[in-house]
Amino acid sequence: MSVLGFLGPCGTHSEEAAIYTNALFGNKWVLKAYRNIYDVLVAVHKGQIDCCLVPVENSIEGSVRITLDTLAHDVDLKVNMELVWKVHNQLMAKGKVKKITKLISHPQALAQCRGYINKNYPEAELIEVSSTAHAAELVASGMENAAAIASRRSAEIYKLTLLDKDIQDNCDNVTRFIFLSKREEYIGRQDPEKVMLICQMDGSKAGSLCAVLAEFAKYNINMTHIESRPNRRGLGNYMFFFEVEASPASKEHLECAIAAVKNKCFWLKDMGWFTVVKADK
Ligand SMILES: O=C(O)C(=O)C[C@]1(C(=O)O)C=C[C@@H](O)C=C1
Repeated sequence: MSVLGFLGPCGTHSEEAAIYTNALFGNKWVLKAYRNIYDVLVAVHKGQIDCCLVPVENSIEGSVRITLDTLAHDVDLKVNMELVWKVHNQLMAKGKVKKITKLISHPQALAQCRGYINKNYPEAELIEVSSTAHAAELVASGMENAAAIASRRSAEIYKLTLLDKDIQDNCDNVTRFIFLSKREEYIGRQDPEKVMLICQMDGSKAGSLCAVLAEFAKYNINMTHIESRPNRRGLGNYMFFFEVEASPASKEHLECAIAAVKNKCFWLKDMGWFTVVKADK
């Protein structure tokens, strides 16, 4: 059976999203947990597993930088699908805790609950760990005066008591996950809906970014996301991540736009055409 990797351990939001995705496709994958997102992506790149589902952006906290950086620098993979996933964060502890002085979670989840934490636990020490489920695991192992911010599933798995529910600062807290493999294909729907591109233009030339954006405008291609990250070659050197809308009707225009953008860049990585699935849960 093929293997789908995700950020573990059991109980992460990533695992829940992976279980949902697997069910969408008739449970055709065996799920495999990894301790960090870099390792998941590299395992697919090296052919140790077939595919993976990793978070790429949250509606409150923004980009998942380790995903973007690893895609740009360390692996050669294609996006096959995007999953839009509602994230519910719960506060949990081992039995009854007299005073909570430590809040432990993944940095994304802590940031998604910043307002709640400032209001209710302004003095608490915030401890960042590799995933929300790992936080639950640590609290379950007996960390004193500590509560974890994690999923309801984590509370069940690690036998923790729910202290407060849905503590994220916005009830519409969603994370975009991307499904990646080595294959250039889109899955789950008839037609692709987006394309992701990573590129670097000449930052020393006035108007380089504008010239690239002008190509999308010229071919009437709508951009849904733009992001810059350091390209690790020195201060002030950036690469750009673009996501643009795609459809069968715009295929020719989009191909022309991508070719034109490539011409204006030092390098361009086409991450593939993919579908978008909104989880109905
Ligand atoms: O720690 C988890 O539970 C994860 O699955 C990771 C992660 C992330 O990296 O953004 C996934 C979804 C949520 O936004 C919070 C955390």
